[in-house]
Amino acid sequence: MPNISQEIWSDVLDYVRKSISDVEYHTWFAHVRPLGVQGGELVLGVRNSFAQEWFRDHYLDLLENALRHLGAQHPKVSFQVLPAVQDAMILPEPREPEPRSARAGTPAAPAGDNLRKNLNPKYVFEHFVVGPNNNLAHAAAVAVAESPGRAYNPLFIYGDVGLGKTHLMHAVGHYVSERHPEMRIEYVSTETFTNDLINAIREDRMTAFRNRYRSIDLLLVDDIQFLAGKERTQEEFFHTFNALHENHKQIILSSDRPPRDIQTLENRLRSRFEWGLITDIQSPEFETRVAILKMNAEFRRINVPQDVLELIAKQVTSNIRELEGALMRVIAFASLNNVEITRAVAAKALFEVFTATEIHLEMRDIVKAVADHYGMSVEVLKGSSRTRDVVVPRQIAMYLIRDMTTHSLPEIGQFFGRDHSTVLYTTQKLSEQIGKDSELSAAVQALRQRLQGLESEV
Ligand SMILES: Nc1ncnc2c1ncn2[C@@H]1O[C@H](COP(=O)(O)OP(=O)(O)OP(=O)(O)O)[C@@H](O)[C@H]1O
Repeated sequence: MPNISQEIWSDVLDYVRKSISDVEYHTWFAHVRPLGVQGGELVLGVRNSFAQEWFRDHYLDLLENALRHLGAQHPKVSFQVLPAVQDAMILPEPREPEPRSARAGTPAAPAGDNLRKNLNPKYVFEHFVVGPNNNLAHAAAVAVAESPGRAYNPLFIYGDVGLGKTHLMHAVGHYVSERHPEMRIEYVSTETFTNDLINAIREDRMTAFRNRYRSIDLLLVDDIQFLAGKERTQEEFFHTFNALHENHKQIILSSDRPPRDIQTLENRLRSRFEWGLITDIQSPEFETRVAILKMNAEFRRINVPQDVLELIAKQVTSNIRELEGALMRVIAFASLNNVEITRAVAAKALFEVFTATEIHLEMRDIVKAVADHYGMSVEVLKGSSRTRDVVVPRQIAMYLIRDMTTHSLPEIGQFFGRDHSTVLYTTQKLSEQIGKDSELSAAVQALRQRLQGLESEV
């Protein structure tokens, strides 16, 4: 489990890396260990007293600037000499940027090597929050995990950036690996598959390549849309796919779009991708975003008040990776400034990041967009009609306002001339329905995208 000083340190390292040469970075920074944040001061462990002096003389300003960048108002850094044994054996390695590290560009493992180490330990079903946006994909992943090769094969999961596709794939990997330790599980990005193939061709190792990929029991391939335009890789993947499928080995693919929208993909591959089950993940709605933040805070054993979680969930609406980044920023900000995590502190921590993209949507923008979408006037939508044709768009408008603006329930209620508890009930109900009704879900998604377009024009 990452602790906050490790996460702060990882961000500091990103900053430092951009400011000094690679050689300097590896000479000095690779061996530093974050020991904690005490009273707002970041305590770093260095290897010996010479390094301690060197850091004080040469890198203090740089480190303080890095902390300032993270929001520390009066950045403080101190250095402690690590006991030799601690340095070598106990303290964790600095965190690699997550989660991409286990993905693109993963070096090819030797043939026969089980790549299970490629699964991110955090990406398990227990850490996956199920909401109306992802419940079908989640259910399909669980079904596949319970009977690999027999439920849906392949399982094809698609959705926008940072919405949990990789997380679900890894979760299946962990689940299967626990129950069937004998099974060979491989997670690869399409880029890795392509690189492996190129290397195998170049080094005349095609037989080993084929043996390796065709002896897998559960193959997880991320970002399959990158097969587009790569004829040789498509050809090889086609044969790998057939070999595995014929032997009832499970294949899970992820993509940012459904197979029919992947351009220049051979038809025979496209049709195979459609053999099993195609399922999508949408952007999470407000309640799910809050639940994800809550789980993340608990994962870090940090108590973050509910109203702070809600504030963050209002700021970041589409990408879960960014949502988690915003939470981390708030926690880092509070600990570096040695203050409690409150709404005001969170707003300050996020101010710089979000002023540029802050949600400028007004309630009337949203109502207008929904009314236009359903071909009715704003007056009718906001009025008192109880016919279904009007009630559903009205519910969607309330739901999107709650989701995409920072207005409170009473404010929304007042805008519609209704009680705040009606707004609460309506939006919760709609959120549940979205999970069950794909037509409704598509309408809400289309409106959300249109409104996000509006937002960036402001
Ligand atoms: N439902 C969820 N519950 C908890 N955490 C989630 C959920 N969905 C996504 N996450 C987290 O969001 C982050 C991004 O998820 P992930 O990398 O799986 O996205 P992705 O869809 O594969 O993105 P990309 O398109 O960039 O490959 C991860 O840290 C993941 O744990």
